This record gives sequence, C-alpha cells and structure tokens, in this order.
Amino acid sequence: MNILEQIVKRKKTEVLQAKNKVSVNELKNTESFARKTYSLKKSLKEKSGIIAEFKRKSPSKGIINDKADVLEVAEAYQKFGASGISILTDQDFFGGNLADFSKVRKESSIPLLRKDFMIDEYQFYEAKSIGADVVLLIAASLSPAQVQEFTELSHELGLEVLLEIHTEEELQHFNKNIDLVGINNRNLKDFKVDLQHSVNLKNLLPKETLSIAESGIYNVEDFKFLKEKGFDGFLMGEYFMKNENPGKAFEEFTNTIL
Ligand SMILES: O=P(O)(O)OC[C@@H](O)[C@@H](O)c1c[nH]c2ccccc12
Repeated sequence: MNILEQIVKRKKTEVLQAKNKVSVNELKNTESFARKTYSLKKSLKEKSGIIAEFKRKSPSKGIINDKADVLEVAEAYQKFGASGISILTDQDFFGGNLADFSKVRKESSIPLLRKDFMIDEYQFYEAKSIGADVVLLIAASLSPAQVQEFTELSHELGLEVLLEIHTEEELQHFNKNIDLVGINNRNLKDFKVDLQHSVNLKNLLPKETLSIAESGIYNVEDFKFLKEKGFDGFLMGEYFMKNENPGKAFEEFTNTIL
C-alpha cells in the first residue's frame, strides 16, 4: 500500500467514528454553518497569491514544527498578505486537528482551506461547520464521479473546490464546475518534486482555469519561475513552517517577492 492508500484507509475509520459522535444535523446547527464564505478565487487576484499552510508534520518530512502556535502563525499569514491559509486537519499523518481550524476561523477574515483527505460527504458538512471556505479534492484518491458529486455538494454549502492533480490521466477528474486546480509538484507516492512537470501539466488545462502550484516551493527562484509560467496561486507550507517563527518567515518571503 502506498502512503496515500494508507491515509485513505485510516480516514475511512476516522469518518465512521466522527459520524457516530456528531450527526450531520448537529453539524448543521453550528454557528459557522450559517456564515457566508470568503472566495479564494477572488482573494488570489487581490493579494500575494500565496496560500500559506500550517502543518506540524508530514509523511515525507516527519516533524516540521511541533511548537508553533496556530493562531499566532495564522495572524501573521493574514497580516502580511496571504491570499488564504491552508490548515491541515488530519491528525495521524500531519499532526492537525479540527480545533486548530475553528480557532483560526474565529480570528481570521481571509479564505481558509480545509486540508484533509476528503472521501465522504460527511466531511464536507464538517468542513462547513468548522468555518472552511475551500476544500481540497485529491484526484488520486477519488473517481471522476466522486469529484463531480463532491463539487456539487461543496457548492450547495457555499464552499469552493480545489482539485489536486499530479498526472495527465488525472485531468479526467476535471470538470467545468471546479473552482481551482492545484498541481502538486510533489508526487504523493514517492515524494519527488518536479516543477517543470507541473508547468507541462498546467499547459494542458483550459486557459481560463485558475491554477495553483502546490508543494516544494523552497525559495524565491522557484516562486518566480512558477509565477512566470502563469500560475495564479502558490501553496507553500514547509518553507515557512520549518522556521521557529513561521509568520516571520512568511513576512520576509513576501518582502523579497514584491
Ligand atoms: O510543505 P510544502 O512542500 O510547501 O507543501 C504544501 C502543500 O502543497 C502540501 O502540504 C500538500 C499538497 N497536497 C497535499 C495533500 C494532502 C496533504 C498535504 C498536501
């Protein structure tokens, strides 16, 4: 089993447990469920284009930062011009949790991406209830029909959809209702990063599609290269999180790209 398959397997158990604890009706009664969401599509154009991520650990890197405070980091990301914040909610593999997300929601007024492995309708209601604006759909772990279904449900809930692809075959998961396409520079099966591969894949998308370069952006050159190639957004985590003060690292990075 590759890592993605292991994560999805574990996720199925987790979702079952969550359903037994909190019903969809209860999720619908939360305060955040009624809020009007922010648009990441809009915010990408108005700000730096960077979606800055909060991530404590990952299967490819192990522990990245287990000390940073999620609220402090999120505040700095917003203050210094992030278009959005991505917050991992997967616990076992990425060290995140739902409470992190809800806390940040209360203090932020920019789009928040719930970063998790979405495999069940329930998780979309959950995402709305913790205050998400955008959800991630990973093509490698879903069928095109599921992507379509989950996109419709997300839109009913007022959530935007970021579809993550990595291979040419996964373009089949794309449909015109999808809000944003993320191209993962990192292969989730062997963790290799290849920016040129992403550029090639991006060029196969319809021109008007908003595209986000994800992962492995480790310096200003990488960023500038991808921007020049026409990406509309840049999802960056480790580069900031590996510092003791990720918010400061973000501030410094934005100063160098302006
Ligand atoms: O930390 P990086 O290399 O900057 O990458 C951020 C983000 O793209 C990465 O965390 C990610 C991309 N796709 C995912 C899917 C699930 C979990 C995590 C991810």
